[in-house]
Amino acid sequence: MKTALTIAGSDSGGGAGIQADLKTFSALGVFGMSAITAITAQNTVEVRSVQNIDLDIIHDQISAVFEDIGVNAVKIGMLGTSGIIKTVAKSLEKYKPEHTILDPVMVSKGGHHLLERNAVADLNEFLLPLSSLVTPNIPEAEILSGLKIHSEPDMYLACREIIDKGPGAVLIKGGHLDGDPNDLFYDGKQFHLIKGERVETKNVHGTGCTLSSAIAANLAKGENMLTAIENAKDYITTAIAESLDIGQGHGPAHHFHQFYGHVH
Ligand SMILES: Nc1ncnc2c1ncn2[C@@H]1O[C@H](COP(=O)(O)OP(=O)(O)OP(=O)(O)O)[C@@H](O)[C@H]1O
Ligand SMILES: Cc1ncc(COP(=O)(O)O)c(N)n1
Repeated sequence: MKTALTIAGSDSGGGAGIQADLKTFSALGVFGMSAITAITAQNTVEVRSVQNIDLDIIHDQISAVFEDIGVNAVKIGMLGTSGIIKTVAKSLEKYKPEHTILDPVMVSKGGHHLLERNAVADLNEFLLPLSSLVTPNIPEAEILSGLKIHSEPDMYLACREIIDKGPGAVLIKGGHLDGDPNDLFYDGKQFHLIKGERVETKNVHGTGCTLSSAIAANLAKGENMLTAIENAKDYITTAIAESLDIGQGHGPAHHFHQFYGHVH
């Protein structure tokens, strides 16, 4: 069976972070593993508190998994501090996973800063060059590119800026712009607009986590990058269309098991 590792924060509410990632891996038929970088006390409304995990424990979670089980693809989510970013980067340099998908999580839906503001420079310097794909939403793409993004044409310019920081490819998610949520892929050579249809719902907690995990799962199974992204986009669109109206705030995406039977 193929394996995927998420290096991310825990969301006690189960909608984002590690919990969304493992549900996605499972639904797509890959064996999910985790290295937890932070514990957040969170629900559909707010992040109440955050405890970052000690660097040596983060390091050991990653090495334990690589040195015994093996990892076909890595997904990276919330990394709260500069120290955590550097610890994760060192591990990636050592184990050199074939696929690394970086979701540069910065601020939660409710406005809570999940990444220290002054750590963005380290994300750029240490992690972007090690990523096969980086998947910013619009505000994150603005920070990574240094450009304002008001419309789809601006996404093309931001992709060009971000690719210069060294990732294998960029996928800017259009969910935060008005109109249909089209995402823009750029690998330094070609652009592909991955078209979406907007679902009218407030239940979009963890959609970015889910999309990046679905891409990692699909790459782990051997799909090429563009196919992995297109299939992940179908997965997140269904997960949003069928999202759960639980809690008082932004409810979570719904993970459907797409695979039944034996995998070898
Ligand atoms: N209302 C919606 N209907 C359909 N697709 C959507 C909707 N909102 C977002 N998407 C899609 O969901 C995926 C995640 O995009 P989004 O821009 O919400 O990421 P995000 O802000 O990083 O998510 P989060 O921070 O909640 O994890 C993208 O493919 C985006 O186009
Ligand atoms: C642990 C963790 N990781 C990621 C997110 C981002 O998700 P969202 O933007 O939907 O709040 C989150 N809220 N919590």
